[in-house]
Amino acid sequence: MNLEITPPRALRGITRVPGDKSISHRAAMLGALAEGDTQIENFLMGADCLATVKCLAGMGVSFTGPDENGRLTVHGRGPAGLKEPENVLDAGNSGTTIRLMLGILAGLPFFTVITGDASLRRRPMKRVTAPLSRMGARIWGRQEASLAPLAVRGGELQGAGFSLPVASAQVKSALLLAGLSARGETRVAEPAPSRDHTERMLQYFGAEIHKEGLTVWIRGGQVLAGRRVTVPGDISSAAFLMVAAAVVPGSDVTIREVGVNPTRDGILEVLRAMGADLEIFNRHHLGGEPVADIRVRYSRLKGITIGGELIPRLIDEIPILAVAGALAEGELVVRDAAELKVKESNRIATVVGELRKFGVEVEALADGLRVRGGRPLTGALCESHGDHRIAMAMAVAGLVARGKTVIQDAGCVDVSFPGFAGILNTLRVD
Ligand SMILES: O=C(O)C1=C[C@@H](OP(=O)(O)O)[C@@H](O)[C@H](O)C1
Ligand SMILES: C=C(OP(=O)(O)O)C(=O)O
Repeated sequence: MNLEITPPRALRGITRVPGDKSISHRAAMLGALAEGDTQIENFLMGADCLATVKCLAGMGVSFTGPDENGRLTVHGRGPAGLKEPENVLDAGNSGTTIRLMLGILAGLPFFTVITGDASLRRRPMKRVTAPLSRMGARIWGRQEASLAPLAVRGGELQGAGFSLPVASAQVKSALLLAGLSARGETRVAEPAPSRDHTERMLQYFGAEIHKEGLTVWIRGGQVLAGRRVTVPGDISSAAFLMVAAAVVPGSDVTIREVGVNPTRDGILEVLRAMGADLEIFNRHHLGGEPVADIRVRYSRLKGITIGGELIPRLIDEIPILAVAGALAEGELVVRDAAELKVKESNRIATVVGELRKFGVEVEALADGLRVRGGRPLTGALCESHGDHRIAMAMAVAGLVARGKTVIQDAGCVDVSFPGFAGILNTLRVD
């Protein structure tokens, strides 16, 4: 599927974005491990979260839905309700699915094989398989369990302490989920704060979980109780609309009920620092997570330098931030973001390659990129590289490029933001 974009006169209106991907995955997984029903509202009907549901269903978990409104009920029967799957589990394109599922599978007394698409089969898994093996799981895969397909023989785990070399919520979450079924305590220390949705949701489902500074720990054997969860709008999806409104002259867009968890809101901080006209209001909580409405109006942006602890708080927003940088005065420099190389595509290489097609001056750095802004963009023929965030970032660049932009192989947008093109169309003023 190709996505064709021409520049509008402006973007205006009030909208919502689909449910948060990270929170949707966790709601389905914790719902499956809990006793009793978990009713989820606004579950993300994106391919990644549907892959999580399918993996759980493959282990005998029963669901009602999801219906077209994103209502999904998980009929949890505790960890013992999960059975050995008869077939290979398929995590599709989703790093979150495979890594968090590995944490669950490590503590379950049966044999499973889990795999994913060509992109996922290239992504590093040693970061979860090594610590899970240390807790007692047996895991096999190519290059010493570095690459999927992975075979897991789970069972009795022993809690352990880990100091993570990279700030990764997927690794932290896999270890906490394994820790939930392990003997004793499991401790995870991170080098910088990564998203804390797992910790919040474990607590919301009744588990005791402790946190001090950058260390979080959990005692094994705790029982989760099914709950009602309303998933906030995904700030990572909202980011595309926020940048679009900030760079298309005359725009004024409001996005309702977006998750603004402080471990995810780096994009707001950076857009503000770049001079964006942002208003954040109507703050409240949904199922243990903070949400707010976000209004963005067009303004002139300027480039800045970002790095350090901010990076994990906006890691998935770097492709769209690079687009904002291309339209800002001066230079946008991103450092400390080598993790971008192991996402759905090598996002340093794909952002640089695709932005150059618009005539943008951009350079890859070992751990980030440098974008020189201020030059007019020319419409381009882009490739998604099978990466949803690249497809959407380049679509936003197309909104301000002279002429027509085509994003080839844009079906991957459905991984995280089904309805993206439709929402852009409803906001267009021509
Ligand atoms: O835990 C999660 O839901 C996620 C964590 C991040 O990955 P890492 O843990 O690899 O940094 C992020 O890039 C991904 O989109 C979702
Ligand atoms: C990196 C991402 O997701 P995942 O790791 O779950 O594939 C993303 O959504 O940008």
